[in-house]
Amino acid sequence: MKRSISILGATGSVGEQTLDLVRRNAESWKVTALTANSNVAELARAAREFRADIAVVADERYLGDLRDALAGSGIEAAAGRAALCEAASRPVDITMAAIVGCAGLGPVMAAIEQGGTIALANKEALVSAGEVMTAAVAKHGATLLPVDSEHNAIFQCLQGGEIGDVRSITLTASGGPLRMIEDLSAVTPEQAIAHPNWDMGAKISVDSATMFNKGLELIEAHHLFPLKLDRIRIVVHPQSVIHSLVEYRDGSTLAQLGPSDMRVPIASCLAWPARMDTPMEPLDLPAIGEMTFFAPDEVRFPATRLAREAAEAGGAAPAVLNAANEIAVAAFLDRKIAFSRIAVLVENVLNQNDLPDAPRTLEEVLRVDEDARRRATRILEPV
Ligand SMILES: NC(=O)C1=CN([C@@H]2O[C@H](COP(=O)(O)OP(=O)(O)OC[C@H]3O[C@@H](n4cnc5c(N)ncnc54)[C@H](OP(=O)(O)O)[C@@H]3O)[C@@H](O)[C@H]2O)C=CC1
Ligand SMILES: CC(=O)[C@@H](O)[C@H](O)COP(=O)(O)O
Ligand SMILES: [Mn+2]
Repeated sequence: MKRSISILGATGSVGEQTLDLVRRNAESWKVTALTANSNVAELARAAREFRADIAVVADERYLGDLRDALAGSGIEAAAGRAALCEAASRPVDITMAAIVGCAGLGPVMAAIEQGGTIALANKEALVSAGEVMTAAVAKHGATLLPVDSEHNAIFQCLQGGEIGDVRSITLTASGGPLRMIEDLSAVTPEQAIAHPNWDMGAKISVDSATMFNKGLELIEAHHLFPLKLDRIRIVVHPQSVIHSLVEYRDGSTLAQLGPSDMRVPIASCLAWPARMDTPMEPLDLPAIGEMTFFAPDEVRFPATRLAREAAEAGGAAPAVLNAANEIAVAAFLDRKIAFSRIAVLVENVLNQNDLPDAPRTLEEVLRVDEDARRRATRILEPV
């Protein structure tokens, strides 16, 4: 029998790699909803190819274009945040949550509320909503499968083990494209998005360069795996062959290895708890030759320190960190601020002494997110 899937963020890097796997096993899948922000051409093309029930653009200005692009196909066209959440709430066997940023939070929560399986790539949603999201998962009997390569690696290494037997988990970090660059103030967007190992969207690529990606992943891991923060470590591993490690109390450390290709963790989620074929070549260890490991440099790249502090503070701090980072990354990509100002801006917002209280509902998380965006924008564009 076919399994049904909705892909939120279908036109992005994770979304397209998910569709690639669906295409290779087309007879096994029924596509329900596909969504994008504004990329109508790619969304309509995919919706027609996969005979989706509905295609949604978040940006309402593109509804007319989407209707035109889908004319005669019988595929429903819709636009706006409410439509995105309505599409995400349609019951499916699995939802791929691959929107970038906190913009994906509402749709992810809508998918959780239908109680199915959510393959979560959208780490910003979990970082911002934290306990609000994990409580909703428990309440609605949903299953959250980690797509992020490190968390997927840890999830795989935990299969058959007991979390109570885990001494620590270690997230590997490539260190990004700027690890060896001396003057971080002069870095261009082109340099920052040129990730050495992974082909990803612009926002996460900048996050890898600042190490905010690893900071967000630290908070993500804290919510996905019930371990104290001091049991979650980060090690720089420039080859990105080992995707993360779990150390058990008997001294055994399990690691998951694989090519730097997101289709591996995506396939692991799509087939879970079984396995499926992917077009990956076997790992060629002699060709890889060497694997190296370094401690993170938190003086040059303060993001992991800031994330750890925000996670320790709890409350609104992780959502504030995420929102300020989203504003800073967008400003950097727009060439409005220097690369080295990203972390400074995030720290400035986090250090404001009148931050909102801990959010307890989705609406409160969204208010904290908006408030932090305003604070960050005010620092960038003082009136
Ligand atoms: N790329 C990767 O390898 C990995 C990504 N992740 C995480 O997965 C998520 C997606 O990353 P990635 O695929 O690289 O991102 P991309 O930028 O490539 O794609 C983002 C997707 O989200 C859509 N989108 C953007 N803004 C909005 C919005 N405001 N409302 C609704 N939809 C929106 C885009 O639509 P449109 O095309 O119309 O703009 C696109 O479909 C991120 O959270 C990232 O951190 C995690 C691990 C690895
Ligand atoms: C593929 C993936 O999961 C990314 O999050 C990747 O890990 C980014 O690489 P960094 O280790 O450089 O942040
Ligand atoms: Mn990752």
